[in-house]
Amino acid sequence: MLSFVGLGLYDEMDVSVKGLAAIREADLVFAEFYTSHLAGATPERLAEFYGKGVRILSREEVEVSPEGWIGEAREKKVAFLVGGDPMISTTHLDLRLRALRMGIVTRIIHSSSIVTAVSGLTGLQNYRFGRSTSIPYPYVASGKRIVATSPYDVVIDNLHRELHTLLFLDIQPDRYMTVSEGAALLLEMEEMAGEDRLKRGLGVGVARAGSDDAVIIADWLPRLADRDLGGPLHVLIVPASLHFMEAEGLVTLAAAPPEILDEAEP
Ligand SMILES: C[S@@+](CC[C@H](N)C(=O)[O-])C[C@H]1O[C@@H](n2cnc3c(N)ncnc32)[C@H](O)[C@@H]1O
Repeated sequence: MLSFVGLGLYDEMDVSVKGLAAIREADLVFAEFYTSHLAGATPERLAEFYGKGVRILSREEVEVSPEGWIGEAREKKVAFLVGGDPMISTTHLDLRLRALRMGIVTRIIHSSSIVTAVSGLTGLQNYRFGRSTSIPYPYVASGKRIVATSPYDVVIDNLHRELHTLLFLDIQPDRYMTVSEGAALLLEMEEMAGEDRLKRGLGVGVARAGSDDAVIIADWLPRLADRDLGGPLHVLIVPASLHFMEAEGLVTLAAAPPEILDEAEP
């Protein structure tokens, strides 16, 4: 049996009771922390709380050669731990399908996800979100700094449809992207496209969702690029036109500039 267990949003206490039982009864416990990770817990604290050793898998072991550890689930109870909900904004469906092809029984134990948490924390309605996307760190190729511009295209496409955009921010082994860096990169992409829509638009940053010191800030994107929301993880939202209650939510919950109330839709 292979159980995909969601760990929730912030620390070891966020796993569900069902998820904890699955971890405790597992013969082998694996985890990946490259799609998301629990910023409020160390691997040691997780292992201590679960009462189990946890082997952290590399991206390659998950995406390129997972047959070995998945194969253990033929004879043993294997738990695979993932931050947030295990199937949301990950490619772990691939693992589940591989396991099923190998004749292994699978189950998913869901958990809270950043995808739903942002609606609760910001007041932005979940049914008004369009396609989400990720902002990667720029990289250098042939001595040139390369900035991927596809996140900007997704935002603009959603704005044309009057839909909000959720932008996941890059996580790398030695750094995580902040709301400020994400906002600055979006503005840089816009400048490369010769446009100026986002320069005049609102952004909403969420830091450490699920923790007691979560920070939610809404501001004009150029100003958001200068804001410090503290420690990880961070996520960014570019809202479309706002319903009046959403605008009121952002002013009250995220200290948005009050003038957004003037343009909100009744
Ligand atoms: C690729 S998504 C994976 C989502 C995860 N499976 C889930 O259901 O929550 C991970 C991204 O979501 C954002 N994120 C995840 N947890 C967060 C948290 N607690 N607070 C703020 N942002 C978070 C970060 O931008 C991170 O890079």
